[in-house]
Amino acid sequence: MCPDHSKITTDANNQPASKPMTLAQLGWRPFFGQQITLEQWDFPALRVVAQHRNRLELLGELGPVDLELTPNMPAITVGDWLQLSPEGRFEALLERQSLFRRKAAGSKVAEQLIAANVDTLFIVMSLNDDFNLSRVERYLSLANEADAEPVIVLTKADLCADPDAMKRQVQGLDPLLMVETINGLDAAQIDKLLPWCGSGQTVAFMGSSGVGKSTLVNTLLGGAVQETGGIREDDSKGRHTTTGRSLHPMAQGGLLLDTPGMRELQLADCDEGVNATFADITALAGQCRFGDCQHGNEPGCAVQAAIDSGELEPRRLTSFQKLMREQALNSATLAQKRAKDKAFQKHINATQSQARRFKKG
Ligand SMILES: Nc1nc2c(ncn2[C@@H]2O[C@H](COP(=O)(O)OP(=O)(O)OP(=O)(O)O)[C@@H](O)[C@H]2O)c(=O)[nH]1
Ligand SMILES: [Zn+2]
Repeated sequence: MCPDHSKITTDANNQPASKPMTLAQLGWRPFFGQQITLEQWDFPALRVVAQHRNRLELLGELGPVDLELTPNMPAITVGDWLQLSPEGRFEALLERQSLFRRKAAGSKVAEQLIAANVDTLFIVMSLNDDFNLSRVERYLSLANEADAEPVIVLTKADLCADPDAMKRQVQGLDPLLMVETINGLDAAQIDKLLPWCGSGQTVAFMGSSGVGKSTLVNTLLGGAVQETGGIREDDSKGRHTTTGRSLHPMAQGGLLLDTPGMRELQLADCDEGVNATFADITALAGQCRFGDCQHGNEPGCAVQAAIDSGELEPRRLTSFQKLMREQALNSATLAQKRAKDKAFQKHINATQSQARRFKKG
């Protein structure tokens, strides 16, 4: 769902942000400041701009800092805000404003963090074969679950006879939803996305393969190279190194989060996100006669009544029920898989320690 690095073919800025930036430019908000304790008042705050296996790249007002990962640290992901002691030791992880994670019901330990403190999720869908309202609803559920603001970006407007009609269909899902149509091949049209890409804002992309995410990302980052030229460092082979989980500066001043994990993000343990996406149905369900109404043939079903009166599209109920089933099924499958992996690891550990004991005689 996120751009594939191999597809970033232009001379885009593939380096994580590394130039000193003010906290505001890095995305600092009063929400983070309010969490700082009196004892840690003076400790610098830094943002995680890249994540590697054993270390994190942080960026603060004084520039980049490398931090070794140690077992006593909590789970940290790209986009997080940390506080370090004056000696440079890890002190605190600040509560996140938004968080994308791969979840499985009942296995909090094993959950995988994908990205934190993303302000805007660009949900990209093309105006040709990929166009599908239920798919928009699936991505909206992920954005709502993560607490990121969704913006729907309908690409390939140049290949569509009536982009405005398609836009109206998406807008019909929610009158407050941000929806833009764009021809990604025309770099000037990137202007439509710039209101969300300014200084201090963090954005990420999601969408099916081939819809034009890399094209948009390249335009947003390509500009940054011209604007801020010289902030990249080439590796020994003259290539620009990429990390795979990092925040990149955009020409407009904002940060673009690039992580392959967003691509595989499935609906799992996401009932809050699905409910938020279908707030109309959730509100109606509250008026059904039975608390556990499945909105089928039950008497006194307010959802069916809304469908009968034309107030609610039947497609929307079908999509809601499908996504609810999907998220429950996925989280159960993930939980099962993790239990299996854990049992397998236990078996390996037992075998290894047995082998060691045997060697020792
Ligand atoms: N006509 C037209 N073609 C576009 C537009 N946006 C992207 N394309 C083309 O669509 C193809 C796929 O675009 P990408 O940007 O690679 O799509 P992607 O979403 O990054 O795909 P993955 O990397 O597989 O996830 C490329 O050939 C682009 O040139 C658009 O707005 N109009
Ligand atoms: Zn009902």
